[in-house]
Amino acid sequence: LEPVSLGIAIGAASALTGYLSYPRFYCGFVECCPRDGDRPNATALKEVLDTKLFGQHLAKEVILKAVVGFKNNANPKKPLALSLHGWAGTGKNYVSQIIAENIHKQGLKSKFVHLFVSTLHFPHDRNVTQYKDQLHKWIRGNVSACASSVFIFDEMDKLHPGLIDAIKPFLDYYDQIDGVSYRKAIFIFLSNAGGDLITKVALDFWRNGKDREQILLKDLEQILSLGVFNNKNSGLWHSSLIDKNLIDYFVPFLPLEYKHVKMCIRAEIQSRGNGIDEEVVKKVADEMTFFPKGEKIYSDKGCKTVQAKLDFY
Ligand SMILES: Nc1ncnc2c1ncn2[C@@H]1O[C@H](COP(=O)(O)OP(=O)(O)OP(=O)(O)O)[C@@H](O)[C@H]1O
Repeated sequence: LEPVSLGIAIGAASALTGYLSYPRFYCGFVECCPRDGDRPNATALKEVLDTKLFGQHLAKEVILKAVVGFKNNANPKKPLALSLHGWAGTGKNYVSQIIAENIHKQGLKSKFVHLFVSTLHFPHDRNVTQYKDQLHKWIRGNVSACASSVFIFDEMDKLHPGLIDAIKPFLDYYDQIDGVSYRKAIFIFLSNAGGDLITKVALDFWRNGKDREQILLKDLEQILSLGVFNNKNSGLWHSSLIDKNLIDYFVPFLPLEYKHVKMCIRAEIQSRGNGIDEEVVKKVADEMTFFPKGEKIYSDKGCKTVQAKLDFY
């Protein structure tokens, strides 16, 4: 090669390598862990919660404050630990998905988002020691690969207390554990524990003729943490997560009313690309069952069976 062509070839090759190693280009093809300084899109999170999450004014408020505050903090002292509580089908998994998507575009499909379901991943009490070991390695390995990993634990009330305690060190105020810092990770715990307490408060408001939007976080937060702590069946009972104040936010999910179920049905119809037929919306909503026996205000499965019921129409 003559010197000029050689120069051009080297120049082109190094430009290409430079381009390929340029994160924005490279991360267009391969999922990358968010870099330090990457800000969460608070407006987008608010918008999604405002438009897609129905009947959960408290959860909306807490989640927004917690997630945006945490991600804006360049140097958090501990990972963010959220405990989501409420009746079945009220949106706990749904919100976890929304949070995950706000942090990692691919949401639950992201390699940096990990979902554990107690009865699926840790079914046998006799294997607790083995599960503990696996969980430690799994969390450590994933946080080493991406500091802002998201871990979601569903059915927390069914998780063996030994495993809850195993997660504890990761949530604590340690700078590093064996050279790994967990302070930018997010842990989300989901459970039905406390659902009855939340319902009781909501019902009291309803019976006193007050709007559910008038329920304040302080009406529920303490009832919830104490109630869950003192309930032997809650799984979190006496768990050092609560004991040591390692949960940053208790997030209450209110039971859903008839009008919220209708909103879920409309959203589902729209997501299927169909036009809304109010007749169908009413038919599907009427198929749901409501409690308590007398007043029949709250859907006992929340919005959970809406999708399946809609398939009939
Ligand atoms: N508050 C809500 N607003 C909008 N959609 C909702 C809401 N609650 C539930 N849904 C819809 O119902 C589906 C089931 O809800 P989800 O899985 O989040 O319930 P959950 O609270 O996690 O229940 P469980 O405790 O039984 O696991 C969601 O995927 C979503 O489509």
